[in-house]
Amino acid sequence: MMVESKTPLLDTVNTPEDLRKLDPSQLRQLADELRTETINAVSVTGGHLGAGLGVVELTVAIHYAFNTPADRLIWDVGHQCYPHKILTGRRDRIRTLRMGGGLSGFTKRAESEYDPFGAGHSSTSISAALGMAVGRDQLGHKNHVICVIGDGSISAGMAYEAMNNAGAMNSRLIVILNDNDMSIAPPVGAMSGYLSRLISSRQYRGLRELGKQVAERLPRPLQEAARRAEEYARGFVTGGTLFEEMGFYYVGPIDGHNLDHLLPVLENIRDDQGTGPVLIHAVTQKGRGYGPAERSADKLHAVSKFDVITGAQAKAKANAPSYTRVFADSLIQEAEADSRVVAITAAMPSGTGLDLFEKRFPDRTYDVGIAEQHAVTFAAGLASEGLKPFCAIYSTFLQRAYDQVVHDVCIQNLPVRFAIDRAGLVGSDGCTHAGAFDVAYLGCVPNIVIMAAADEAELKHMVATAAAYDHGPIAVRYPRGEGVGLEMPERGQVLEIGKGRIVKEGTKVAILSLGTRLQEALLAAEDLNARGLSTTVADARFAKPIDEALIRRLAQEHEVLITIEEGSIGGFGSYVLHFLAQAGLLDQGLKVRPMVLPDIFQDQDAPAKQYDEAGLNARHIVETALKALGTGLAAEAPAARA
Ligand SMILES: Cc1ncc(C[n+]2csc(CCOP(=O)(O)OP(=O)(O)O)c2C)c(N)n1
Ligand SMILES: CC(=O)[C@@H](O)[C@H](O)COP(=O)(O)O
Ligand SMILES: [Mg+2]
Repeated sequence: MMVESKTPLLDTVNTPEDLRKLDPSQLRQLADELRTETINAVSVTGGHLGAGLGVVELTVAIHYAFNTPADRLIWDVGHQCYPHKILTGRRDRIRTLRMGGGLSGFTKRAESEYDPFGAGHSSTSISAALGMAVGRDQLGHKNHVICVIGDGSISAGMAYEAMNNAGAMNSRLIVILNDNDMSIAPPVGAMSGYLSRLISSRQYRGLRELGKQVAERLPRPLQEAARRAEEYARGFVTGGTLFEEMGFYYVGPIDGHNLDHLLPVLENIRDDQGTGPVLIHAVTQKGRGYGPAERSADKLHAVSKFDVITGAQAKAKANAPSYTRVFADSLIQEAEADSRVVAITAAMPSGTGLDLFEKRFPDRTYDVGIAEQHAVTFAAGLASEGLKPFCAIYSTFLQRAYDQVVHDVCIQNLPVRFAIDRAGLVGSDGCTHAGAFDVAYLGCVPNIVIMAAADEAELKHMVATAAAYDHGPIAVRYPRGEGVGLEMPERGQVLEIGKGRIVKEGTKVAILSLGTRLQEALLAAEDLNARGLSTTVADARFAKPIDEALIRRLAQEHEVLITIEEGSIGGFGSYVLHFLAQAGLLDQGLKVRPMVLPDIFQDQDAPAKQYDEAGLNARHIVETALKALGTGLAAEAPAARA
C-alpha cells in the first residue's frame, strides 16, 4: 500500500529551477515541508540541526528570488546548509550527511555547483562574497552575489575586515545577517547587544507595525512600494546603523520567517540598480519549528540521532569520560588550588568544557566570542599581568590565531597555557575541523612547550604540569572523544618537562608514540612480540622539547625506531629525525620510520576508519616494522589485528 508522502510539494522540487516555477502562494507549504524533511533527515544522521531550522524560509526565499547557481549563494560556517542541500539536488543523499562517502556537513565546492564556496570555519563568507563580486565586475558579468552570515559569526574580526573593504568598494554585494540571537551558546559581546537594540528600537517597532498594516491592506503591486518605503524609512528611523557607517545600505530588521516580508525585500534588492554593498538584517529563531529545538538552551545546535516525536537523542554508551571532561575537571582542580588560573574560550564553552569551569568560577572564565585571534592575545595580556590563562581552543580553530601565538605569546615568552582539544582526526566534521597540524605549526616556534596526552590520566598530569609551568608558553593537545577507561589519579602530578617514559621494554623494535596512538602501539607490540620480535613501546609525552636521552637510548638499543603521531608531516617525527641526524645516530644503520597522517585532506568518517585510511592503526605499525626488518608478513605469526 502506497504511504502518503509527508512532503508532496517538496517531492516535485529537486532543484531551484523547479522551485522558481512555483507560485509564491505555494512557498509557505514548501517551507513547512522542507523543515519536516530537514528534521527527519537529521534524526537519522545526527549533525547540526538548530541553525538549519532557523534558515528554512531564508533558503526558500533566496533560491526563489535569485537565479542560483548563476547567482552565487555563500553560507557562513555552512552548518545551516542542510535545507539548502535538500533544495539543490542532494535530497536523495541527505541521509548520508557527515558519513563516510556521504555528503559533507558543510558547504563544499566539490560537492555541488550550488556551493560556490566551502566553509566549516566561521566568518569567511563576506570576504569570499566580495571576492566573487569584484571578480564578477572584473569579468563584466552580471550575476548577483549573496552571503548569509550569523550574528555569532559576524562578531569575528575577519567579518569586519571584509565589511571595511566592501564598504569602500562600489561592488554590489548582498549580505544577509541571519540574526537569531544565538551562537552555539547565547551570544556575547557588544555586537550582540547592538543588534538587539536595533531590533527592539521603539521607533522601529511602531513604524514597522504601521508599515505592515498599510502594506497588508494594499493590493500586491502597491504593497511592494509601501514595503520599500517602509524599509527605506527604516534606515532613516533607526538612524545610521553601524553597517551604514561602514558603507552598507542597511535594510531591516525584517522577519526572517515571513516569506511575505522576505520575498519583496529580496526582489527589490535584486532589481535595484544600485551599486555598493547591501546588508539585510533578518531576524530568525534558531531551532524554529521544532519544539525540542526551540525549548533547548542551545536550540539543538548539534545533535546525535534522535526520536522526532520526543526529541530524545540516542546517547552512545560512554565507557570512559571524554578528554574534554577530564580537561575541565582537572582545570577546576588546579583553579581551586591557585586563584591565578583563569580560562578563555572563543565561543565554544560547551565544546571545550569551560561551561563546567564557568559554573565553578564565573568570574575567572572569559568567552570572547568567535574571536580566536583576540582570545590568544587577550590571554597574553592576562599572562603579562601574572595570571595563569588557559586558552582552550580546538586545534583547527587555533590555526586562525597563529600569528598571535608566535608574535604576542612566544616571542615575548609569556606563560599562556593552550588547551588544544580536537587534536587529530575528528570524524563527522571532516577535514575542515581536523586537528592535523598543531604539532607542525607550533613545534617550529621557539619557546613553546608541547605536550600530547596518551590517555586521560596523562591529560590530568599535563594540566597540572601546565598550571605549574611559568617559564613561557605551554600547550597540551588531546583528541575528540572518550578516554581509554583508566583509573584516574586523585591529583595530577607535575611532569618533568621534556621527559618521556618507557611503557614496555623490548630489544629489537622501538615504537615511540606521541599522544593517543599509544594504545595502537601497545597492540602492535603484542603482535610483534608474538612473532618473536621483541618490541619496546615508549610514550614521548612531549613533542617539544623532545627527550633526547630517551631517543638516543632507543636508537642505540634497537634495529628499528618507529615514531607515530596523530598529526601531519613536519611534527614530532620530523623533530626526532632531525635530532637523530644531527647526533649521527642515523649513521649506524638504524632504520627510522616516522608514521604521520597522510598528506591529504581526509573526508568525514568514523574516527577509527579515518585512522585506518590514514595508516595509523596497530596493523600498520606491524607492517611498518616488518618491512623495515625486511621480513614480509610471515605466515607463522598470528593474523595481524584489524
Ligand atoms: C573560526 C571558528 N570558530 C568557531 C567555530 C565553531 N562554531 C560553529 S557554528 C558557531 C556559532 C555560529 O553562530 P552564528 O553565526 O550566529 O550561527 P547560528 O548557529 O546561530 O546559525 C561556532 C562558534 C567555527 N565554526 N569557526
Ligand atoms: C559547526 C562547528 O564548527 C561546530 O559546531 C563544530 O562542529 C563542533 O565540533 P564538536 O562536535 O567536535 O564540538
Ligand atoms: Mg546566530
